[in-house]
Amino acid sequence: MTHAGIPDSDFTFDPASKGHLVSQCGAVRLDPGGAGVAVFHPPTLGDTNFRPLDAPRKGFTLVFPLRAAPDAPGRFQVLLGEKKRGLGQGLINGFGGKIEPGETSEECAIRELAEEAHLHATSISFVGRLNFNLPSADPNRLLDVHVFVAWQFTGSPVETPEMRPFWVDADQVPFSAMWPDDTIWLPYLLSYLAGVYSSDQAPGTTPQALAADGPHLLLLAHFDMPDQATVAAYRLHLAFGGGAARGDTLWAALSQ
Ligand SMILES: Nc1[nH]c(=O)nc2c1ncn2[C@H]1C[C@H](O)[C@@H](COP(=O)(O)OP(=O)(O)OP(=O)(O)O)O1
Repeated sequence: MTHAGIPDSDFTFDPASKGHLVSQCGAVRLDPGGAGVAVFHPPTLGDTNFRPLDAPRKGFTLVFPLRAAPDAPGRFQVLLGEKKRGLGQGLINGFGGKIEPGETSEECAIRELAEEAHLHATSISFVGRLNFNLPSADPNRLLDVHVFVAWQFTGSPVETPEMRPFWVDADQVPFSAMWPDDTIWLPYLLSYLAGVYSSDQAPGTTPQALAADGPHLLLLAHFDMPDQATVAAYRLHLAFGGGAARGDTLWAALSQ
């Protein structure tokens, strides 16, 4: 999968592989000329300026509804939205928001999708966790974003005061209009999902490859963002996990 400014990835999805797939670090910045995304050569891990893992975190969710492409068997589409207010206003993104006290991240993802697009998810899968050091959003805490995909839902997307939703083919995702970190991690998720869709996805079913407790792709990443257009440094890990593996043990082990 190729995207503006991003070198061809040799990432392939191999359901038989277990454990650690990819670790990389680097930096990325939105091109102020609007021509897309510029990728810097990676600093070494030692150059990065990450906050310690035990820094206080504020929990958020981010969920991407998926559907089989109506006119292209074996391909899929993603529901994205233009954020109309708040953090990330004007950017294209998935749906989500702050995890409320007493709420699990799944419950939050389902609630936010309903609030922001009037879509009621009945099957979602946890696919990763992204930490952002984004002082412009919160100077004292890391944003700890739990990422999901939604396979089944009722209703049709509706524009709300928060989001203007639209379906897009998975290979037409508008990265240059999204958060700069999306260019780094989202192509891996889309590549993985493309493998899932072409192998065992029947319309309206949850792929075996993302069954609740089965091993599936997990994205774990830290992003250092001095402003909302710049990733000064990042670390990204792809692993196979699922079930209990989504917890802090795997997170801590992979984040060293
Ligand atoms: N760097 C980043 N890259 C990304 O892809 N998504 C990000 C991001 N930083 C934040 N997000 C997502 C997480 C979450 O879905 C959304 C921010 O949530 P909001 O602030 O809109 O939360 P709420 O909907 O709870 O807010 P309000 O209802 O306005 O109080 O942006």
